[in-house]
Amino acid sequence: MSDMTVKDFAVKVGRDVPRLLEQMKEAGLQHASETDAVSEEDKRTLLNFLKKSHGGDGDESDSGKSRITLTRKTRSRIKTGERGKTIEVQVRKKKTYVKRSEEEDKPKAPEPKHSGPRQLVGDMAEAEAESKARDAREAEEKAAAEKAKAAEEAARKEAEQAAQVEAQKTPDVPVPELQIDDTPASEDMPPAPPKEGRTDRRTAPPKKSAAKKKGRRDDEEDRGDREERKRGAGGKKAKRAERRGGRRGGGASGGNGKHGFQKPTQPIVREVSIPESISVADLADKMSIKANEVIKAMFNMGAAVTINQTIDQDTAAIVVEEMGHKVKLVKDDALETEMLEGISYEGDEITRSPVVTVMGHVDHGKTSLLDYIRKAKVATGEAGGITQHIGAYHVEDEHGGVTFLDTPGHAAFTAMRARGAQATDVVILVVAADDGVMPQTVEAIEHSKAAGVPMVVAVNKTDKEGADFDRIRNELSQHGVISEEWGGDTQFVHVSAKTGDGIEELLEAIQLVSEVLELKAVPEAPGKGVVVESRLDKGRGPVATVLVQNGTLKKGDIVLAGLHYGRVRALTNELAQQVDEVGPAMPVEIQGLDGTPDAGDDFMVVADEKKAREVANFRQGKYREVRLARQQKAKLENMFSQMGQDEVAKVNIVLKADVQGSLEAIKGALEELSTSEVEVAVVSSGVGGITGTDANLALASEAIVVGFNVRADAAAREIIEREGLDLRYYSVIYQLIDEVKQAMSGMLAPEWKEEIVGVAEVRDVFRAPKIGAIAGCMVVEGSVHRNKKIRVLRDDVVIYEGELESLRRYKDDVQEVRSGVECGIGVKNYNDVQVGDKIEVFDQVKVERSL
Ligand SMILES: Nc1nc2c(ncn2[C@@H]2O[C@H](COP(=O)(O)OP(=O)(O)OP(=O)(O)O)[C@@H](O)[C@H]2O)c(=O)[nH]1
Repeated sequence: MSDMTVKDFAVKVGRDVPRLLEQMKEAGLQHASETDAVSEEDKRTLLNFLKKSHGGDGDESDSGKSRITLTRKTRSRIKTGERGKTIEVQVRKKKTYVKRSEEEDKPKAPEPKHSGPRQLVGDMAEAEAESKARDAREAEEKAAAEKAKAAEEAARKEAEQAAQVEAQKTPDVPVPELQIDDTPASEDMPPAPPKEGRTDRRTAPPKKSAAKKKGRRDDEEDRGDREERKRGAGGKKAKRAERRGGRRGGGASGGNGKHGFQKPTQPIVREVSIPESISVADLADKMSIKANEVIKAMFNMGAAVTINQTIDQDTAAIVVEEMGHKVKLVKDDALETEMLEGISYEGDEITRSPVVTVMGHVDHGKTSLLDYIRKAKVATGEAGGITQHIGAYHVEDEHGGVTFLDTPGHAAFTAMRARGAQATDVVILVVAADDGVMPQTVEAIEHSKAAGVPMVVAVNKTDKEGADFDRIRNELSQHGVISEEWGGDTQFVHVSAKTGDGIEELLEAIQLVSEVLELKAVPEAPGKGVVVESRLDKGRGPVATVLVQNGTLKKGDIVLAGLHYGRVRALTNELAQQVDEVGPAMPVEIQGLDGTPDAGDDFMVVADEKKAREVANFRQGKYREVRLARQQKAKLENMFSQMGQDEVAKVNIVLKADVQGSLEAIKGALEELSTSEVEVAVVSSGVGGITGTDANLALASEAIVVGFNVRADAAAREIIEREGLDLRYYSVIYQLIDEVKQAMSGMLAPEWKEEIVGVAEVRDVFRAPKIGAIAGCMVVEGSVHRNKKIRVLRDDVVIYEGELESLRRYKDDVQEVRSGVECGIGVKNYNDVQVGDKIEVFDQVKVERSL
């Protein structure tokens, strides 16, 4: 067919003849001279040989080079969340190009479906494949040019074909890691081999697509269904993986790029409810942050706090706002009110025993009377039983039961009442028949009257000679205690704590009074009452004697008592017996509280221990403010503002004077001030200094303490200061009466309140002959002003009050020096300034009264 000789062929392919002959020889051809004819068959043999010897496909059966595989790896880093966690993502893309000719050579090979590969690869990948294909083509062209023209032609042909079929890429090799997904989210997924169940159309072998194209629709529909089911399963698996926070991706379900958690992109703003006081730990808890963060924030705001520290509502609100949350202020006692309202005391009422306190003058026989009754009524029934002193005891006889508070005297009574407790139903006023009415008898009368508690008079020591009962009746009537025989409403009983005479009658008289009082209780209700006393026992911890006033207190109950709470571990009665429950008007000792409540604190059984703790904490934080607020009411200045709130405003006064004469005069003058709107009541008066008992009475009856030429003793001062009572000293009766009068008419002179604007500490003293002493100071608080009044304090006691003469910074006169700055201060007429003194600068602010 061909007339071509070796020479012609050499010219055509651009080779010299000897080299060509050599290669032909190597290819197994017989040609030996340049004139030998070269057939088409010979050319093909040579070409195959050359291809083989250059790594090409010498044989159709060797399919190694019949396809081009392109692999591309891309790495990227994704940052997640605020914490900057980085995930490295590697995407491997792989494409295989197959020669069309090879495909065509396959007798019934299905024509690759155009859309199949398109589904497999994204457009970007295709573009890249094109460029790769071009590279390959060029490489092959170069190789062919070097070797043989024929090879070059063939290679070009191949490359062209490859370029033509670039859209017909048929990756018949399953693509393992490759999941080229057009959706950017897929790149979030770390490389992972897709599970069969996750295979979707993108990863499905193309043969299936091809088969579909070939019309094997029935089969394919079945298969499609199966695949669909698989996809479903894969989706579910993926969802499960997502829920688990799994890191495995792939498949359609992986395309959403979600991890197992969702980091909030914006800070969560919470509504934080803040009670009047809250601990740092609880506040952090409410904001769902660590306590440390609250402490840090507060430190930055200039307040160093600890985790257990209780902060007030205003501070907490600032902290909450600072941390980007919303503030919801909760009323102080919302929690307490809610808790207390949740307790029901409804049920069948029974008549309960009265609770009695014994009062009287020293040595009139209070203790003897209590002891006699206890021994006679309590211990006798218990052969060999050990009675223990628990601050209260209960007796039962044919007249009914009586509970005695075993702390005689009005001091204890008032101290308890000062805490807001009204534990006593009846007072026994003991008056020794041989001694008559004495100052403390009068005080006891005042105290029980102030408490509004009915009295039974026990005229004691009747066994003694020389008793004058009429004298006692007469003296008592002068204090408003009038016996029934004289037309009054107070029972007088003649008793002897020594012989026991009249004790039965006394108990009977108590029952009579209590019948009038109609004392009721609901035994089924949860227990509540008052703390009589408490102490810290070495072995048993905090022990409190409580008086159950209503309901029943049971072992195991959760109890809130004053500022403390706890679960009742044991109940012990006055006979040292362990009991399981205690009913109304019964005293009992309880164990299990977390601290010792005060006498007079209320106690109640609550349902929820956590709430009990919260309320106890709240009460602890709130204790002082509540107390002060309560006492504000008793201030003389506030009297007028309270008028009109009640129908008749009442001014209570505890009056102490130096002599009886002034006392009577002042008392009379004060009581005469009463009008239809305001009642002035001297709840207690006496000669002598102001004692702790006076202060307690004033606290209990919200009274003003007035000292006329007398001063308060240490105990009284402590209570007055602690409780914020209003204490006033006078030395002129007119002035005293006038002030009360003005207060009543709302005309009390405007109050001048002092405001300390700055404090400077004397660090050095300079003396100049003309000027006098100059104090070299450091302003440690606020600022010092040239024109304001000052006080000099030495050891916190005021030693001088006056004005500044000069205020200097170096040599300059200045009007004001601020905190942290040094200055020189000259004080008028005051040369005795010493290092360590404090110069307090104050302003007087007028507090106007509004009518
Ligand atoms: N003769 C006689 N003596 C009595 C009677 N009651 C008490 N006494 C005596 O009076 C003294 C004082 O009695 P107390 O019971 O201690 O009196 P008190 O009121 O409790 O005294 P203080 O605790 O100091 O306030 C004691 O010596 C008793 O023995 C009584 O009815 N008759």
